[in-house]
Amino acid sequence: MIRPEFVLTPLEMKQADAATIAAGTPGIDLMSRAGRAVADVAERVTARGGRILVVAGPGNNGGDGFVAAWLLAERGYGVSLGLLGNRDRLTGDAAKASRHWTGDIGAAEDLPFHEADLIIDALFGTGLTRNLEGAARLAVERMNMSGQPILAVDLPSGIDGETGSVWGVAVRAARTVTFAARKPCHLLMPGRAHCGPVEVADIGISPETLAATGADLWANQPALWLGALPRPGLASHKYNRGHTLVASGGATRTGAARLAARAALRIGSGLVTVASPPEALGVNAAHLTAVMLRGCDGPEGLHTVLKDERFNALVLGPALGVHANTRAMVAVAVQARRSLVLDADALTSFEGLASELHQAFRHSPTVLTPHSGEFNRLFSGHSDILDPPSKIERVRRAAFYTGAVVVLKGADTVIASPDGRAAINENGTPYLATAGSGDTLSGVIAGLMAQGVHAFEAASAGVWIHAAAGSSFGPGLIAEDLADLLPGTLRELLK
Ligand SMILES: NC(=O)C1=CN([C@@H]2O[C@H](COP(=O)(O)OP(=O)(O)OC[C@H]3O[C@@H](n4cnc5c(N)ncnc54)[C@H](OP(=O)(O)O)[C@@H]3O)[C@@H](O)[C@H]2O)[C@@H](O)CC1
Ligand SMILES: Nc1ncnc2c1ncn2[C@@H]1O[C@H](COP(=O)(O)OP(=O)(O)O)[C@@H](O)[C@H]1O
Ligand SMILES: [K+]
Repeated sequence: MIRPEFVLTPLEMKQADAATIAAGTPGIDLMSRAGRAVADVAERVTARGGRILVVAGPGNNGGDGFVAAWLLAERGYGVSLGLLGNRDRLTGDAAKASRHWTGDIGAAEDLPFHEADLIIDALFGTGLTRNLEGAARLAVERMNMSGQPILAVDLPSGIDGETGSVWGVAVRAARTVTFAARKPCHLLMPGRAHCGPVEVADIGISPETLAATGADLWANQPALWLGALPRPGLASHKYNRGHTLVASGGATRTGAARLAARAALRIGSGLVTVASPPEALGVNAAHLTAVMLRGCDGPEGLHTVLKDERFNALVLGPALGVHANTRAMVAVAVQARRSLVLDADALTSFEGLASELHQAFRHSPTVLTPHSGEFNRLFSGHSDILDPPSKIERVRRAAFYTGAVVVLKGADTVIASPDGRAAINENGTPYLATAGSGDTLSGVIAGLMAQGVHAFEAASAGVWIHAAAGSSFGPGLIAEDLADLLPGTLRELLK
């Protein structure tokens, strides 16, 4: 069985380093293995005898660079090394590592970058905590301007390891080699766009040591939720595969609900019904076949419909309208204690009123699926939720606050649960940025919950499956395609 992939914050990585050192592996051994891993990647991508420039910083990231420089020179490459700052100021393992290097040491910013076959960026790693200025900034700008391929050590210098944001300026790497586990910056934007392909090198820190840090962040991959996906058995019938209800907007706003409904059916919900206002019944009826239709007039109508206990999962929001009626429908749904997905207008209707949602969802499985605009509107005025620099922290706080699983959509969708677990998604495609794509996602998640999948697993699996379906199509994708791409994606996953 494949283990889910932990993503470690710089602080957790430091704890794992320290625990490994305390258990008997000297820090310099970890640094030597890290430097060797960098040299191995450099060797793989550079012809023997090529020119390699190593840009070393004043901390342990620079120490890794010294090890790599020395090994690559031994292996027959033409290596030059430039250091930011003074050699005498190196301390600890970095000072030890630098003693192996017997060649010249230039100034980091003055290396002849244009002549390089490969630049190794060992300026800053996880220890960067402020803007790049002066020689550090110049070195990064000159590396980028050279146009030569850059191999980043641990992470591209200038990127914040925890948040993926840029400290003024950052290296644009062709590839990155990191150690023991990926850090958030490798998956979160804009950091991810600076990394190129990321390789994780084993430097002798065990999976148990990584887990012992208490890390509760993962890359969103099937290993995280595959075991929770429903697989109908011989005795299954449509009534025990769940019944999803999707609320439709008025007569000119019905498409979004149908997109969600079709996706819920495709993901395996045994039955799916669109709950339509009376004036939209005709237009909905003209477009629905396997999905059923039922009249439902506002909050009172929803209350009546939900007397039927078989509706066990509900989507509210897509094109439902931004008004008090939508808030009242959310209240009815919460009271009915069904699995619930709130998207789009169901979130925007609470703009400035997030306090009404404080702990509102703690009694029944609920998933909120805002994009960043909806998220910021919903929590406007809640600086404790909107201000943390880490997207993961923002989503976790929203989940703690509401008691719901929160999916903050985008190129780097983050899913967080009120129990603290979080995952970052990375298999999407910009072609998913198309009208109605989010409506489809809400249907996928609700359809999984209708089949009994817990909220965090349903949200994480839904996000991945939706992204995989979109990626399998690529250019020209429209939201109508997405539901019909689900079977192929599921077939691959469940085989
Ligand atoms: N721990 C381990 O066992 C292992 C760790 N490993 C490696 O260690 C890396 C982390 O090392 P690290 O913690 O020393 O931090 P690092 O990223 O080198 O930078 C800190 C230095 O930069 C300086 N500095 C900061 N900001 C600055 C600025 N804007 N402008 C100028 N200077 C600035 C800062 O100085 P100060 O803030 O004190 O002035 C300090 O000197 C990690 O990414 C991995 O590569 C591997 O070897 C495996 C084993
Ligand atoms: N650049 C991107 N890369 C990957 N996925 C993206 C990107 N941009 C948007 N998406 C995905 O597309 C979907 C868009 O949802 P949303 O903004 O709600 O659209 P709509 O409201 O039109 O349905 C989300 O699942 C989001 O994660
Ligand atoms: K680096």
